[in-house]
Amino acid sequence: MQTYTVEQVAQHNNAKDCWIIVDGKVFDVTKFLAEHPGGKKVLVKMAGKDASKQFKNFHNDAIMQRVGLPMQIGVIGDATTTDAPTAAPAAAAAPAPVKKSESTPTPTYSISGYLSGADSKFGEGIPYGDPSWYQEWNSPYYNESHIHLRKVMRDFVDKEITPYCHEWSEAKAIPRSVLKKCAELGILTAISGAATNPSVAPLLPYGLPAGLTLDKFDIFHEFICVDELSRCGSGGLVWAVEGGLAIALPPVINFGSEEMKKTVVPGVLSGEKIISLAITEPSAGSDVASLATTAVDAGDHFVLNGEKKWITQGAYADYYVVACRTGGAGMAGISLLLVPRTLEGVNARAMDCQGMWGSGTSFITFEDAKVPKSNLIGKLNEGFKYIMTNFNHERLGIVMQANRMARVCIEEAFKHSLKRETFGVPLIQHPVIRNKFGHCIRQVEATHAWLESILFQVKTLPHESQAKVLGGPIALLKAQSTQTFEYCAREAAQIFGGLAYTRGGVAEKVERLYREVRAYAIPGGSEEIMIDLGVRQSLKKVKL
Ligand code: HEM
Repeated sequence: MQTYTVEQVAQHNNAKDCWIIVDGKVFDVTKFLAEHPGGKKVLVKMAGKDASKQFKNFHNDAIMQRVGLPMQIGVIGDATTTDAPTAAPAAAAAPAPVKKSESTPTPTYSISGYLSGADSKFGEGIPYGDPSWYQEWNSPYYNESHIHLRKVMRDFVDKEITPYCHEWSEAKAIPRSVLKKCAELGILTAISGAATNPSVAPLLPYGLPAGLTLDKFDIFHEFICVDELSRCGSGGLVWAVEGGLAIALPPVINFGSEEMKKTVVPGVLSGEKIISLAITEPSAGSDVASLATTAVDAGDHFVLNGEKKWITQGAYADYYVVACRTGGAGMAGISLLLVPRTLEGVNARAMDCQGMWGSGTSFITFEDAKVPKSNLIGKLNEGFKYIMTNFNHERLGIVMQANRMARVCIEEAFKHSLKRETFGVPLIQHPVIRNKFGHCIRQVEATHAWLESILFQVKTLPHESQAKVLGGPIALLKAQSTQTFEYCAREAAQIFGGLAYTRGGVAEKVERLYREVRAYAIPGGSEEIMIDLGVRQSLKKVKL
């Protein structure tokens, strides 16, 4: 890229010929002046000058990448390299697909005393903006493969996802190409439960991310994928990638017939098809056992009737995993059916929601839909058990997302509080602001530590005993994480002030996350139910 001196840039100092410098990069903004949402004058005032500080005051990194970099014409001084302009999402270069058979060799990383040396500092260095093991802390949970994975994930999300989240969210549509890129990188395999079930290994269209092999994969790799994806600060994006997949595919993988797996698994893990879990009804949410959708035995098929509400990705899914009543009242009469969207009598419409835009939240109706008997998942009337098995994994996913989103609130607000000045000093110099951060940080770090401890149990305890031992703590942790998220979203929004009251701009992520809190606090078991369940489960071990 062309190199300029500060003096050369200084000559382009008026509205007809306007260059500015931001972080050593030179931009010709002449044609952009009339379009600049912040106005022409502010830019002309900085014509020919270094506007790094002013730029950072009003914009986020995504604006630089999406709007700024295409106007870059050079760099200052002897700098010879810079970030190349990123093309629009549709044309952006896709990551090289992870072929199933050949895994990329994992680079060797120096780990002495777990994490040290060149890899011991990772991320932007904003205090508590990343988990402590990203920043010099020792940890017993991670090895070289995790370190490599977090870098692969961060590079991907920073380049292909975060800069476009605002645009996609406002359009309430996430391009299908995003899902395909995630599939090719191996993310869908990593977060769907498919990597830990050997029965579907021959059906996987792509390998795992970062050169991971199935035998080396553990729940902490899954955690890193979900955590790094969630750093984009858009629950809508995360759920458009995995909101259906991570909860609807496990019943198929774990209890479906071989034929069913062959039909469903390759399509959804390659991002070609979308699968969605349909449990909740207009009048049955956390109280799953009282659901009213019925599937009546009619010989070689079931006749399905009922309504499902708030179904993630349902608006555009190809398959639904539907919980329905095939037996008597209560939990013993529930089955799971795989229902193709194309079946006559199946209709879905998008719902208008507070947040999670683009994730296809839907209302679905089944009206005399004839579902072949071969679409029964597992055994008749065993559906409640399958749902419960799934719930712990689902809740852990929610915790991973909610806690990273709480962390994003800290990271974004912290960055802002270092720059924004009030009463002559940066915000962070005010004790009242530091107090807010302290309370956010202690909750996020505590949640993270408990999550890691539970994930270690998932990794090491016998599978059969996990539901009994971990169901209660996972329920409590879910409530802990969503209350933490709610707290941090509120405090970050307060720190940003008016900036977080309007959509877009420096507080873009915080404003959006503030509207997405309820989507975490309610589904997968509301906070009220989770807290009670956690205590009730613990009572089973006590003689009263
Ligand atoms: C490469 C250079 C620049 C680009 C690409 C750019 C782009 C943008 C964009 C896209 C927005 C809309 C943000 C949103 O609402 O989401 C914006 C707003 C704004 N920009 Fe810039 N800008 C640049 C340089 C500057 C500079 C140097 C200044 C100040 C000296 C400035 C001041 C502002 C202000 C005050 C706003 C309104 C912020 C608000 O709504 O709170 N911009 N800019």
